[in-house]
Amino acid sequence: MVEPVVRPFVMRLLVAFLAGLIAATLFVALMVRQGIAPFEMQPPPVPLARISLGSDDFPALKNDNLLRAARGEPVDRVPVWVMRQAGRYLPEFQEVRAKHDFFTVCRTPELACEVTMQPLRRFDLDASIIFSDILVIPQALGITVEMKPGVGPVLPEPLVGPADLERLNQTGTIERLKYVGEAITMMRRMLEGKVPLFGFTGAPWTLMGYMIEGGGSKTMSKAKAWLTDHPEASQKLLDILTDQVVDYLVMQVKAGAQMLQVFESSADHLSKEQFLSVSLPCLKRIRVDLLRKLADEGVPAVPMVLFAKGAMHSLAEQSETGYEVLGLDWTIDPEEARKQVGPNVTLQGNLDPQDMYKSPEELRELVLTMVRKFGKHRYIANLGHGITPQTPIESMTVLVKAVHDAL
Ligand SMILES: Cc1c2[nH]c(c1CCC(=O)O)Cc1[nH]c(c(CCC(=O)O)c1C)Cc1[nH]c(c(CCC(=O)O)c1C)Cc1[nH]c(c(C)c1CCC(=O)O)C2
Repeated sequence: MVEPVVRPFVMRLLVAFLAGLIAATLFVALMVRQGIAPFEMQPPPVPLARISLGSDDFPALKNDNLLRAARGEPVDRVPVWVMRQAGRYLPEFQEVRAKHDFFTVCRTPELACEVTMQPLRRFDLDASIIFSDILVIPQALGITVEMKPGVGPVLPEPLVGPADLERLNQTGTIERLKYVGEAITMMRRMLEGKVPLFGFTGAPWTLMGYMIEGGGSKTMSKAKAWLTDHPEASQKLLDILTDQVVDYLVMQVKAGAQMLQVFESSADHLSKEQFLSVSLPCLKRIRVDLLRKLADEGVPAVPMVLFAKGAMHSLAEQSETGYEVLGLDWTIDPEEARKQVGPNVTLQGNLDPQDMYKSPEELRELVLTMVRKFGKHRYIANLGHGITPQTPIESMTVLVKAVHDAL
């Protein structure tokens, strides 16, 4: 029991406390209404790994024809996108490039998102692809890569012999590529669910080629010499690159990539036998290890495209790798490709980029014929390789409309 003398004092203390509490509550409420945070009200920053775990964190997808085509589900219309759809054929891209170096654009999420968005403002495309380059992986491994105007990528200190593998800095690579994840996450918000967003990577053999040749090469003679002269070092390099590619793709999916494309753009330099023994095992492992790692982390998998340019000789083998979609170059007829892969894979492609220089009428006819040959089921329209810099912009409009009109 409280003594009668101290009772008024306790009462006064209680009243004062309650009054203070009410005043503080009113003060905080007033500040919140004014938009002023009276104390740190922001939730702690969400680690990148958690950002996209629930796709509900991002705006809902309005056009999912690309994803449905990849999964073999019915589509409203044949989805179409174009490899290198953000690029030099667009004056607004040239404008950004006039002010910023190529890798600065890649490394600055605002700039990467701006150029990713550019083709979507002009054309009724069914997909976007994050602006970056396949050579960011060699760069993150410590190999200098420069983008020389009119020349293309230059690696001034290529790998010369097996001892140079020591130069590869394999720790912290994905941390150094975090800017790609940041661009992907920013882009998912910017897209507002308009179309799905592709992430991508170069495949190990293609990356190995650039790292040994020191840039693009007509013959790949040095990289091919490695395969015969240094078989063990070649395999070690391919293994290192495969591991990095897997972790890089895991990071991209976590950041919000809804589909992935693996570019084996230099498969055309390999014989069929070499493609099957050098390239394909890496491509298979990328798929298997990626799915396992995503499952381990409770992250839903996304559909994947395998684009092995110049490896149309091995479509049957490619169709057994588990990739939902196979990208075709223009050297194969759509009906022939379908015959070789069977009904359970989606095909993507395959207009000759050179056809984009034809008259609008001729181009439209070519596209209509192509799309009708592929059919509406399990098909994604695209070129058979990247769009070239001099392509008339109008050809893109004609291409996209013809795809959507065809069926
Ligand atoms: C082999 C390859 C590279 N990069 C890429 C590949 C695989 C695809 C293919 O086979 O075409 C992939 C790539 N490169 C680029 C993208 C952007 C996304 C897109 O819109 O498709 C993608 C998907 C931007 C780029 N990458 C590059 C440019 C143009 C360079 C510039 O802006 O100065 C763009 C828009 C430079 C690049 N980067 C590379 C080369 C050979 C070149 C020079 C050739 C060229 O200029 O087109 C390496």
